[in-house]
Amino acid sequence: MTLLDGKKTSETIQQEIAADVAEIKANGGKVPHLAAILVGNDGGSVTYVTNKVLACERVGFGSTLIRYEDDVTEDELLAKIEELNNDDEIDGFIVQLPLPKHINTDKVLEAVDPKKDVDGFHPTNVGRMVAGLSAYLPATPAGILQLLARYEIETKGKHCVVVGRSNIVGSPMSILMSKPNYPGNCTVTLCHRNTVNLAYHTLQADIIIAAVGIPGLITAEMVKEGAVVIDVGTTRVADETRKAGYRLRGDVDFDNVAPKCSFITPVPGGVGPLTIAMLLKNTLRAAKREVYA
Ligand SMILES: NC(=O)C1=CN([C@@H]2O[C@H](COP(=O)(O)OP(=O)(O)OC[C@H]3O[C@@H](n4cnc5c(N)ncnc54)[C@H](OP(=O)(O)O)[C@@H]3O)[C@@H](O)[C@H]2O)C=CC1
Ligand SMILES: Nc1nc(=O)c2c([nH]1)NC[C@@H]1CN(c3ccc(C(=O)N[C@@H](CCC(=O)O)C(=O)O)cc3)C=[N+]21
Repeated sequence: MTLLDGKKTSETIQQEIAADVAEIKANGGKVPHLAAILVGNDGGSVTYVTNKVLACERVGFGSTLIRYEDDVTEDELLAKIEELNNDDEIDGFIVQLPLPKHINTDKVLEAVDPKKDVDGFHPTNVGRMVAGLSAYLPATPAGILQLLARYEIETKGKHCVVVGRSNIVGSPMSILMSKPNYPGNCTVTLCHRNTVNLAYHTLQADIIIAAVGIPGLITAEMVKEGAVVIDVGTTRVADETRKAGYRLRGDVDFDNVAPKCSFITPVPGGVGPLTIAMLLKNTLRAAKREVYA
């Protein structure tokens, strides 16, 4: 069993990005600048956005964090997005999800200029991805592709079972794994809440990608010997023995599943750090005008 070290892979990618930024600076080019909009004070969201901003500083990007209280109006948010769309200093920006219920998330995501949509959530980027055109790929699926590629995991002709169909992880992941290039070229099954007999499907899988948010959902009995298991889940569960008062749990029962795997990601230190690295990569591509050349 090989542990897929997302933290180390993320650091490698960030070093590559930092080297690129140093070269841009030496040549007097545009230094990439990421902005993030955060609404409310949810612990997880604050942590992730803070990590993103810190990562920007590490690689030499400019960064701007824009915070609103929970009661921000949709119009205020849309006005800020319009401002960022027109600000030449900002190469890319994200609106951290989830948003409060009184805000129409689809409307907000559609207001982002696709050229600055480094999360890859705008319908234009989603459509371009599906059509196989140059696009910003959503960071979590893109990070998983990087992990598979950098560990040289064979994917061609394999059966990949994705569990979860969200717009930000499961759905794009299933599409990318079905594309005829590496990593990908898989036969893909997409499972979700209404899948009858999840274990029947996961047992067929050479590669399982779990993105649900139910700790321990994938147990050892559901995994074929030698499978590759990618755990996207990061649920905070109470743990008084920790200073923070909680710990992160993945969707996979790691201790019992790991011995059966050829490769497996840990939580934390697996997919999460890659998500941040790929957001930076998208921002670099935005500054270089690579996607919509
Ligand atoms: N590490 C990282 O970088 C990231 C981690 N995450 C984590 O990944 C997890 C998933 O995130 P996200 O996709 O945004 O979550 P969502 O809640 O948007 O989606 C979860 C999906 O799982 C499906 N589902 C729910 N229950 C079951 C079940 N019993 N069996 C099979 N499928 C089920 C849902 O079905 P339905 O469509 O019917 O609701 C839905 O499609 C979370 O723990 C999140 O914190 C997310 C993004 C990035
Ligand atoms: N617009 C938007 N874009 C996102 O990319 C986005 C989002 N909204 N909403 C929520 C999810 C979740 N997400 C994570 C990012 C990093 C870690 C991460 O770095 N996790 C670390 C641990 C961090 C910790 O200690 O909590 C790890 O797994 O090792 C996890 C999850 C991005 N998301």
